[in-house]
Amino acid sequence: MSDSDQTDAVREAAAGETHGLSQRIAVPEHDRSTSGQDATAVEKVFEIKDASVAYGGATAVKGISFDIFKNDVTALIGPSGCGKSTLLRCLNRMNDLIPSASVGGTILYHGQDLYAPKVDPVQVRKMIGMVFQKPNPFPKSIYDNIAFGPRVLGMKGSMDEIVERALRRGALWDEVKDRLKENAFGMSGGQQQRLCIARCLAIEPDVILMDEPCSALDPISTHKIEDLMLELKENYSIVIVTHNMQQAARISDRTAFFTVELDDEAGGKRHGRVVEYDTTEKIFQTPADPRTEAYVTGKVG
Ligand SMILES: Nc1ncnc2c1ncn2[C@@H]1O[C@H](COP(=O)(O)OP(=O)(O)OP(=O)(O)O)[C@@H](O)[C@H]1O
Repeated sequence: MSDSDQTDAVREAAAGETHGLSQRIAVPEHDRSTSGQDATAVEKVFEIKDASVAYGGATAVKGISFDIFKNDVTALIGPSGCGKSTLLRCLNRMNDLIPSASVGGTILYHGQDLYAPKVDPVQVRKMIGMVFQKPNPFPKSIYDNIAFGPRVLGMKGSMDEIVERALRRGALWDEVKDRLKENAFGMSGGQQQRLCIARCLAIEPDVILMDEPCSALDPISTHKIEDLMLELKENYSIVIVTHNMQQAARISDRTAFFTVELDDEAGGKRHGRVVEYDTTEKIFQTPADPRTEAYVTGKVG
């Protein structure tokens, strides 16, 4: 859809017009841990203040400011190229691994500047794990996939227990307990993704970042991962990038809606911005901004 078409659709959405095709996504009831509470009373995991990211001088996202709360599932939604993955990678300093990327603004993690010179990015990535779009197990046994991180980090305790605990938390133990020595590549895609989540859990992170974790999976595997996320949020904070708005509505407590803007001051260049950030119920039922309304009701994609 061209920019002018998008603008028309947004205007129509603002005027409350409908085309019959668009519809509001239901936000099912579940234990929305903190979103029913006053945000000032909930512990913040991240405070993102005027964050920006440029790749080789081209701004990808800018002016991003919102807080991410403990034990929430926070969804990042928006059209392709609006910078959701770019922002997600800022949260565990994965952008450090992209030589052309530079991060501006401030990101506090439990009140500490995540980008302060004394902060060790390797330690950051231990506390803030990441699961990617395509399952990426190591070419090793199921057992060794889980044991790899704890071994590298020299974690204390019985490795068998560490592996079992992680696989149980990853809702995979019953399916693989009799084949731990088999190569992980022999697992189904959904099992491989749960293995990657279990691998992330084995090193006892605080936060799990997920970049479209279900986009390569069938509906049954997707459902299992969504159930797992709802279980995991009791102990972890989760930030997920998803193109699947039903998924965001089903599992998240809060949602940030990103869009791509043309920046007149920057000579008409495009960059991503957060339009609106609120409880998932508010974003999907009564958003404040007509652009959010147009997106979540499917009037613009
Ligand atoms: N490694 C990179 N080098 C250069 N530019 C990049 C890089 N990664 C992302 N970009 C650019 O940054 C902008 C935001 O991309 P990003 O992948 O973060 O968006 P997204 O919202 O996650 O997109 P999608 O939903 O399609 O995955 C895009 O213009 C993209 O081309």
